[in-house]
Amino acid sequence: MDNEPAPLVEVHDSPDALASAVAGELLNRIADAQAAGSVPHVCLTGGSIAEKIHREVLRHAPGSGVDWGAVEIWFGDERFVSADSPDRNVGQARAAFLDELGVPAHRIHQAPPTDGAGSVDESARAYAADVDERLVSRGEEFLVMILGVGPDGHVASLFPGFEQLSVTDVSAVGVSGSPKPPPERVSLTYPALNRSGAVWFVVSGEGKADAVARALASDGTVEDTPARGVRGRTETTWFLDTAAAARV
Ligand SMILES: O=C(O)[C@H](O)[C@@H](O)[C@H](O)[C@H](O)COP(=O)(O)O
Repeated sequence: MDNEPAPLVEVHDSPDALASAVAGELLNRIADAQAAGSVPHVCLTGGSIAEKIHREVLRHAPGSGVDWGAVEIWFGDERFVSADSPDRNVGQARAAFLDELGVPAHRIHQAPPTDGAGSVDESARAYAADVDERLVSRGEEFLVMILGVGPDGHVASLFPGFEQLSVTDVSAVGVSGSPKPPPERVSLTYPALNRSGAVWFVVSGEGKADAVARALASDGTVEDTPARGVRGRTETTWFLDTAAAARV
């Protein structure tokens, strides 16, 4: 990973300013990719700042030039709960902007919920197969991988000290006993997360300042701070508010 470009750090005055900046940049990237003739793959994250970003995407969408029928939407992780649970990342994203913008269901890729898979591992296998068929087998990559970061430095559902950090032979993996509820989740693995042109970490709040500092430090381990294990092939950007940037 030492030939990847150094991470960029962009600090905004507030969570709202952070969300607006990320949303605007995302719209530009999607529109540019479509203008160049591709159907871009965009990987969203769960979490609270993501909700703000999604609503800003909806607000800024008019005039962006994005064709919402020609974007493939993915999730870095998903909670293994029922399809109608408010905890589903896909449900939150559909409510916040995907449905309103008319993104067709076949363009929205999700790890099956409990009413669609017999176990979290079965759900992970199904999601991994989707990633492998739609990206890996075609030599494609995520245009943008958006990742929230936990106070412990986790990204997606890759948590410090968990065995899933070392899983590299599949694109997605089941996680049980998550320290962040709900306990069962499906997460993209590092090979899938790193199959990205641009990786954007989106982080807000003083509770994340230590994790951000650990992630950006010159030394440290992926085991302790999983965010350290993800880099974009051409870009890695940390979108922070001033509180999350306090120790950078
Ligand atoms: O499904 C999830 O829970 C997320 O994908 C998770 O990785 C999240 O992005 C971080 O925990 C940050 O969440 P907050 O932004 O809410 O702190």
